[in-house]
Amino acid sequence: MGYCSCSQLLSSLISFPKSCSPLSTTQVIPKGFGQSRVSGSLFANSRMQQTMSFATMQEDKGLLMKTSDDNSKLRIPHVLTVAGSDSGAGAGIQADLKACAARGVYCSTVITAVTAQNTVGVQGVDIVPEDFVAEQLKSVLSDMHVDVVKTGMLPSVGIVKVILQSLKQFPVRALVVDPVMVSTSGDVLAGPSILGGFREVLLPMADIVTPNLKEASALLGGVQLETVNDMRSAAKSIHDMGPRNVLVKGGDLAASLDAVDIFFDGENFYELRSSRIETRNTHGTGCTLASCIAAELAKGSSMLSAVKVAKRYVETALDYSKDIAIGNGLQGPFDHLFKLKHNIHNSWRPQAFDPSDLFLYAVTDSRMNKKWDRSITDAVKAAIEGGATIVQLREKDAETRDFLEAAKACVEICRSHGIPLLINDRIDVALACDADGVHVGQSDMPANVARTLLGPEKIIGVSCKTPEQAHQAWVDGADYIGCGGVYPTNTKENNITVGLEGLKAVSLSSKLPVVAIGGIGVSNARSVMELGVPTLKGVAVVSALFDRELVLTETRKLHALLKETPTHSN
Ligand SMILES: Cc1ncc(COP(=O)(O)OP(=O)(O)O)c(N)n1
Ligand SMILES: Cc1nc(C(=O)O)sc1CCOP(=O)(O)O
Ligand SMILES: [Mg+2]
Repeated sequence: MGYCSCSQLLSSLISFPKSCSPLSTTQVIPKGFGQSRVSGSLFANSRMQQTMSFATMQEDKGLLMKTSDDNSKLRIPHVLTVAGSDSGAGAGIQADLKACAARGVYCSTVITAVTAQNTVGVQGVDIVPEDFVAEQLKSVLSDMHVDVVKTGMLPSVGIVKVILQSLKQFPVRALVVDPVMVSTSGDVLAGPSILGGFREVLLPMADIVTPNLKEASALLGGVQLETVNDMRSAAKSIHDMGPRNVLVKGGDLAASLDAVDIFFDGENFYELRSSRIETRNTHGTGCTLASCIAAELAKGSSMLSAVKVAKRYVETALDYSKDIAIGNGLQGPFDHLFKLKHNIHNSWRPQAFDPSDLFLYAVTDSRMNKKWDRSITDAVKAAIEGGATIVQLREKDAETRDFLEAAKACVEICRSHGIPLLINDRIDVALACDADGVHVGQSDMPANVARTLLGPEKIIGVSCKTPEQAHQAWVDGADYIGCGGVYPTNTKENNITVGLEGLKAVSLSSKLPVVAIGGIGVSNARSVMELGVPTLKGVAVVSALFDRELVLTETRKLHALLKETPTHSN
């Protein structure tokens, strides 16, 4: 390839003026996005020392940022992908560009190899010389403010070293490593010699590494990975190589009905499940997932939240594209930009909502907080620490202004933990504090109106006591339903009890995931979950968590009990 001569030509044309320094300070224009930043990576820390304070970054509230060099200029979150080109455009650089575009993030590209590739396989690979990879990196990083670097196909250890040097010179906020080795068609994209480069150079710098089963096995010297437990051990061993977070992707796990991934942050394991989509169009899912994680990090998400959103995005894109036909080979590409072609409609609405979040749903209560003399924020922190997977603020007696202030603080807390926060009844408060969504009852704002007000990306839950109401909630564009009261409760006056039979009937009929509510606690949660209906994802609880002295302890107890209850999903 003519890269060298081309690069000589370009270097004579390009100079890097001092004013283009990538190390300019930033100032953020609040746009109500309000997500916590990735906690300081190696790069973030070194960047912090050289330039802006990382604390300032953590206070970022928006997607649109101003550079302090020129206050009239706005910039959008920026991912740089360092990867190979796929002529069929299903994977590699092309997938990364489409994924970032779909997630609303700017994407620049450094090409490490050019592949001649289609849906049948890889017909040829031409590796870009190391010095020209270095030159591309310098061009982008010295001029543009890159938030996150994502790596894909790295065909030589020399290229890995070039990336190390470039990132030392031009630190970024996070590094996402997709340790690509073999294409979906089974063709080798980076031979075993790359493993040393991954283990010794790239992983110790990475904020997250996202191996599939084969890649995880290769990184670990060829161990067999056949079960979810094997994936957990692999995540732990790979974490020991230095990355801050590990996502082992279990898409190829033979025995599993769902697509199960294991996320490990060095302390906790998270089993992330999504339904397995029956389709041949899976070429490029790994690149897309990693790019989407990078895009969400660039916007300011926490790592767990970025991973969840990315997984959901890939699942939705695969589902949308399952029947499209591009090429004659065994593994076709999918359509990243499905969002552009569809009006807002249930099935294709891009959702950040993961039904497994309904597992342990903590619903606060203003009277109980008052009774136990604790603030809403302390109640929420304790519930999250105890294992709550989603939180709803149900503050019936609070003054609007106080409620809004508390809700804003709770949004910050929940976002930093990757836990969705919903507001009960009050669409106005949900909008004002940029909560993740609302929960409405049959006499509150109708769900379809709430959807119009909140837009496609917010979560909407609806209380339903009958299959008809559950059907209407689905038609109206809700994300889940709350079904109760399963047992009598003192928390909600004049509440009709539907019992386990009512819950079962509603859950069996529902197209939406269901959370059970009403009089549920450690004494009866097991009976609820043992109904074993696939749509029934968890329990929502008020008094058993909050009408207690020790919220953390009670939440922990209930979480442990739910974990050991055999259900459809665990
Ligand atoms: C998860 C969940 N399910 C049901 C309800 C009840 O909502 P609603 O019927 O609107 O009653 P109030 O909570 O407003 O009294 C809920 N809040 N959460
Ligand atoms: C808020 C609410 N909604 C219900 C419904 O049936 O829709 S029952 C309920 C109260 C749940 O509180 P506790 O866990 O203390 O019983
Ligand atoms: Mg209500």
